[in-house]
Amino acid sequence: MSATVINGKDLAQELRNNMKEEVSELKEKGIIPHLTVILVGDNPASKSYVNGKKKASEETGIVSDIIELPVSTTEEELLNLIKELNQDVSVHGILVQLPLPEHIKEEHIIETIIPSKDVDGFHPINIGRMMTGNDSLLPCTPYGIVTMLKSRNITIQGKHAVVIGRSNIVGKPVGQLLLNENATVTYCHSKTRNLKEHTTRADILIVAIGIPNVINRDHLKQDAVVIDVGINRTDNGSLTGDVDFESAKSKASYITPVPRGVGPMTIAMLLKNTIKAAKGLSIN
Ligand SMILES: Nc1nc(=O)c2c([nH]1)NC[C@@H]1CN(c3ccc(C(=O)N[C@@H](CCC(=O)O)C(=O)O)cc3)C=[N+]21
Repeated sequence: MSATVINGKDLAQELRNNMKEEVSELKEKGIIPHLTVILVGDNPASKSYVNGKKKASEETGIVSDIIELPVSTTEEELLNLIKELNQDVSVHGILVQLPLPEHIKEEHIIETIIPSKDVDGFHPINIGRMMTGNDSLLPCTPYGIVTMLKSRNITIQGKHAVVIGRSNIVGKPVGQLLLNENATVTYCHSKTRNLKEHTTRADILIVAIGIPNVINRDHLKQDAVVIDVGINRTDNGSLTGDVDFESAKSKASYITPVPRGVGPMTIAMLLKNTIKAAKGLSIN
């Protein structure tokens, strides 16, 4: 038996088609969902991600603009721009592309974005609301992962979910969201001993390490669900995940590919958050 592949690209397309209708309904009420993306410096990978976000936004009718700033931009200048956008009622979502240049402290930036426009879901207020199970803007990659599982009616409640990786943007919040869905959650990370002892007990394995192809069938329980969050650029310029896809596919029940897996879902959830933020402002 070979695993069913969950194609995030197709699912993201389906979600965008549904969002198109939602956006046109909002437009009839005079609300034009608007996302502003800020890109500091000229990292080519960041540029290509930001362009992907703009293209996906426009497909759904969301207005999207990219503010490109030189690498020499000071933290104060960036904070002032964010404060202006916080006040601008025509802007519903603000996203500052990460990573930022060394001289700008990411937490200062994230904490300055008003939580109601924090469409990345990175602000401590949104993280806190997520932890307490209250309504919030959810971090896009974890939100996309849970949406992928639900799209295939994969039961989360009572399952053992093992998360490898503990970053603030993926590992930690995806474990929290799975806990909110009543999974039993184990976190593994670079200091974890005997990784395989943990991973082979996973019904759902979330891999967010950032090392190409380190997880294979030997790490898996038979029929595990494997979600690969890794985006690694190989020497020949192609993308590969953290999971050895062919090996894991021969033992898993469901698996996500890279590319066309979690990445496109992250962007779809960003659009969902932007629509949610636009709706929120309409009642203020
Ligand atoms: N404030 C902020 N928010 C982010 O959400 C954010 C960020 N900074 N910095 C960088 C990471 C990375 N990220 C990706 C999103 C989509 C794909 C994606 O759609 N990938 C396609 C392939 C794209 C390609 O070929 O390059 C795929 O996996 O199929 C990848 C990566 C969002 N990030």
